[in-house]
Amino acid sequence: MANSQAQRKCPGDVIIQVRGLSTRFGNHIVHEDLDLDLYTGEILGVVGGSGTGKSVLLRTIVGLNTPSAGHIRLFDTDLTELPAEERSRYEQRFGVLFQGGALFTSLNLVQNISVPLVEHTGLARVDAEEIARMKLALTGLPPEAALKYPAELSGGMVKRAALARALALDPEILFLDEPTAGLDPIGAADFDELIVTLSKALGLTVFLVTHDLDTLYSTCDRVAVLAQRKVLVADTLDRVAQTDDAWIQEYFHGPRGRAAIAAGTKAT
Ligand SMILES: Nc1ncnc2c1ncn2[C@@H]1O[C@H](COP(=O)(O)OP(=O)(O)OP(=O)(O)O)[C@@H](O)[C@H]1O
Repeated sequence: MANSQAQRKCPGDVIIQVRGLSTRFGNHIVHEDLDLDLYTGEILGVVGGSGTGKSVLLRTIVGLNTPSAGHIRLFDTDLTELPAEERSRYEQRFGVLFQGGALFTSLNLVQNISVPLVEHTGLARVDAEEIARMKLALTGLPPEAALKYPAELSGGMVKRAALARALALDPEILFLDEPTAGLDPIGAADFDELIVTLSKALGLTVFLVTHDLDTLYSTCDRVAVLAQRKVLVADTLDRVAQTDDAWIQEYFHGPRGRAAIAAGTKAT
């Protein structure tokens, strides 16, 4: 796959604005005075050492975790200030792919993907299932996967099904938490390509938590590095990789970083 950085468009307006965010669990402070912007149409990769609070940041932005201080604006609106019903309407404008997929184990794929459609749109089940089948096709799953249960699928198929569910309501923003974790390198590369293709085709903005350097080089327009409870830097890969910070230098210029850069360079 071609290195996407040079090909992708310039960032648009700010679609998510995080300001002065603090998150704590008891005495454990995860984020302190953290700022971050996500621009319309971009794929932002969020990286950082283990436990730096990448997943907590994602969960806080989507409203699953309450911050102890700060503001988060999505679509220019502070969702925490909205009444539940209005908030739910905004929440339908983003989709989330959680680590592990978080599919309902007792439902087959088409039923899994129909859940948000029936819940939020009031569609009849038969119509919701028709749309669900289209979403499965969009993520590259064959028609016969529709009636399979999560336990019958490979890791890559589970990720695709979870992506199909995240796309069920035609979101504007897609949140992905370690989408390639647990996939073999070929499966991971295919999934990266799918994310880029769908983001372009559907005009999605993507917030992507990852450890995977290959994913960063093949999908992301910008990268935000979490360290010391903040976003240390958020910029293009080239600029981030030049940042004078011990973790960043080791991450981008250690053996795995060099291999990912070489792979990205070869692909362009
Ligand atoms: N619900 C919770 N209650 C208490 N502590 C939590 C909770 N969720 C996360 N934490 C803690 O917050 C810190 C950040 O967790 P988080 O999962 O965001 O890290 P991460 O950067 O995504 O790590 P990794 O790369 O290993 O997945 C960790 O120390 C974690 O134990």
